[in-house]
Amino acid sequence: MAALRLALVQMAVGSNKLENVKRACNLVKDAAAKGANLVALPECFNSPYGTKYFQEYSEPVPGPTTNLLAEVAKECNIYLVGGSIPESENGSLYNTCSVFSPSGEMIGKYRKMHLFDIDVPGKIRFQESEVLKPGNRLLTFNLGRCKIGIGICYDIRFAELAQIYSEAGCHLLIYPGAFNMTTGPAHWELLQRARALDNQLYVAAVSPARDESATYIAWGHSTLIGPWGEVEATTEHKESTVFADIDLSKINEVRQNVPISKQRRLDVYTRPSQVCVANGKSDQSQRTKECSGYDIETNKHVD
Ligand SMILES: NC(=O)CC(=O)C(=O)O
Repeated sequence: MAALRLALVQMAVGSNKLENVKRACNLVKDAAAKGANLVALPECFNSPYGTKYFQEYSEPVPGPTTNLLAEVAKECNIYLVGGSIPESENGSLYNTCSVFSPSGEMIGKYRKMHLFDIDVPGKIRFQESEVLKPGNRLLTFNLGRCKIGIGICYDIRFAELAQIYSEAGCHLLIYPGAFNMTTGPAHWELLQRARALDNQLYVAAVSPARDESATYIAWGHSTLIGPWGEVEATTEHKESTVFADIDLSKINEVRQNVPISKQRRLDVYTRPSQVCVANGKSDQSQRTKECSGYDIETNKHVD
């Protein structure tokens, strides 16, 4: 058996919270029985996904849902990435992922940092910030030699977060997520491959199964991407569990073959606001060759 066998549980989520949690626990047990030692659940697995549901389904973390997750992690002797649930604390709501060790201890919780606020006219408008607050802390944990970083759904759009995790030594990023029928086909796999390729590590994203009758229809397609940017394991939109082995030697191989982390030109990467002031002079006549193309005074590109 591989040292790290990952299972992504793409589960059906309905309107009954306790039923959702029981279903999640049964699917986790099933994945563990099939050899997984790291199991991940999707975003918002105990509640329908939608701002109108978050208050009603919210609970403290730790609380009733995460207590059941802790029990199942212990019973199955696995690491469990507990998808996400609406969390309430001191009158505020968060979209929160909790992680459990094989002893059933909650080893950390992560609150979605970038809230899903988009408006694609005629397609989808979603404003998590109307009801949720964002988190401000990253979460990593170790499983043997593998360091794992956590993000939630919209967080995957922010390359900086993945890069920080990579620089912190992560080998695998797990994003419980729930893209939709507009952004899913366009961006779901592309973003995972981009984050994996940028950082030469594994990226997993785990979605709820698609429910055509839901107010928010999830795209599904839970996937693991390898450090070469290739799809290593995936599924379509129905309830199913994706299994895949994580092989850390692949990361070393890709990083040796294409050593981008040692080839960065940190000496020339600057933000626009820093361009042209490196020598303390920002006027046109003092523009250096390196900063041609951008004029800080007019905020315009100059040929
Ligand atoms: N649900 C999300 O947080 C993000 C999403 O669906 C998207 O970025 O698209």
